[in-house]
Amino acid sequence: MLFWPLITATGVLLLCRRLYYELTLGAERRRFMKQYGCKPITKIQGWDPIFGLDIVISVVRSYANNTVLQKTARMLKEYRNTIRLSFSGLPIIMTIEPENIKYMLALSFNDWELGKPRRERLGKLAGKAIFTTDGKDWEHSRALLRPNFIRKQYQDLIALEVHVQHLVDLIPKNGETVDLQEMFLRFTIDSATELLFGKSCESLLPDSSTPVNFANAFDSALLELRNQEKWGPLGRYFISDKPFQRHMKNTDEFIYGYIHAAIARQRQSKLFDKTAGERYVFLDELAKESQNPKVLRDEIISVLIAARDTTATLMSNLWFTLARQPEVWAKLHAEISLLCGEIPTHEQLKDMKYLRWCLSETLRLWPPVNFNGRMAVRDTWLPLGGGADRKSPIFVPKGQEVFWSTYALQRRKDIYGPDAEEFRPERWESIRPHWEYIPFSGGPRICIGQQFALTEAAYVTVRLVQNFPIIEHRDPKPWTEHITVVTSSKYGTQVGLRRG
Ligand code: HEM
Repeated sequence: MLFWPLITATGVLLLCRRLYYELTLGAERRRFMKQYGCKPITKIQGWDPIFGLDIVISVVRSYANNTVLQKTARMLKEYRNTIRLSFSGLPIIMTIEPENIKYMLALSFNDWELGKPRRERLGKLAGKAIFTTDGKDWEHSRALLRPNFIRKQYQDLIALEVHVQHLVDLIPKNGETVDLQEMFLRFTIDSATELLFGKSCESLLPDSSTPVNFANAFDSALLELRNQEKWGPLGRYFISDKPFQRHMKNTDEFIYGYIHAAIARQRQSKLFDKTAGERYVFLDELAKESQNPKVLRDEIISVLIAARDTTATLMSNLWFTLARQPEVWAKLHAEISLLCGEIPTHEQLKDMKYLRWCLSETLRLWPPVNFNGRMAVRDTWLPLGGGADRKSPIFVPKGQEVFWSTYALQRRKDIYGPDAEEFRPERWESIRPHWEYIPFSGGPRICIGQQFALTEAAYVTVRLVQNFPIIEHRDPKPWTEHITVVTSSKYGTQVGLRRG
């Protein structure tokens, strides 16, 4: 009996709500759109336009087939660079227009933040620190970390050389197959812990089970997070959080060991390791500002994620390619031979043009951070993507998430030419891209460790080429994506190296 009156009352309520919206916020938004010349943005219409379950299924399948990057790039090309879609009930805009990205990251920086979804997703791993905060909290984190990256010591090549020696010792000299990706991950955790804690965890040394266990726990935690993320907001309802928590506990145990030691040092006011020639210890510097173990843990783990996987991925992808492109290897080898086997200085590294091109080209084709995004904190707009020709501005309501795929952007043929998918370092002789090339992001939140990463990758490459002038690839499979917080090579970098 109550059914029809209830339905009618609900209908009237919804109508009133709509009318109220049209007369207030709706009217204001129409004025805004008119003012900025915004035109509608194309929406992907699948069989579930409301919750986007069709998209969720397609994404989960792409994860299973390791084709997320390619499929996203294809979709963005098909829809001409900017689209709207619903993913697990979440309305999303995706764009690979450099102008839009520049607008979000730099020109209208204050209209955007990382957003609650990212805070929640990444916050599980990194807590409250530079990767998960906005506004004053982020400014505080950035100010805390920044000085450590402008100090000369972080580019200490002698410190890197110690780890290079361990790496060289571990690589078979007789051409036996070795997975360089795994080695580089160990290398970067050793150099990152040295930078952060003042003492490397030395995972490249034989009998190094603790750091290797830590690294495995860290990797497993990242993987669990990825497994939840691929389902979008739905993931939290049916993917258990327990394995993630277990791996995080093991990771934290390792990190807290260093943190408590740093706090104890701070309390005893023995901040500087004078014997090491006034070398700064990142964690000790942070401990001057805060002696709250959780605060230190969050900042440290953020930098650890940022420093380890990204740089290891850059080096692995470069070596993956070097093993397959003998002509590139030959040119790089020739450039490095000019050092006559000497250890390079900073200046010499900077002058190695072909090496720099190789690194830029690797970061273009395989950017370690593939997906990134921001959320609008107020009603705003983006310059491109509206209308049939996608050349008009688009309206972005408050709370809307906008994502970009760096992989798809940096492979656009209309920007990089018909050979955009090819690894051709020489292209860097003539191109000076701006917002079309953003492996380190841009604007005020640009990667803080860019120079550290490039120096490290360049140095390790030079030293390995000097030690192993002969390389063979040992894996017929093409490069295949493996997505966690960064995107690496699923089957690693299987090569054989020889001393010649
Ligand atoms: C090839 C290596 C690297 C790549 C491709 C890379 C890429 C990026 C990207 C794309 C961002 C921006 C993330 C965003 O917009 O949300 C970022 C931020 C950041 N990176 Fe890197 N990164 C690399 C190496 C490093 C290293 C070695 C460190 C530290 C030692 C580092 C520390 C950071 C930090 C702290 C941030 C946060 C900056 C902020 O939000 O203010 N990165 N990185």
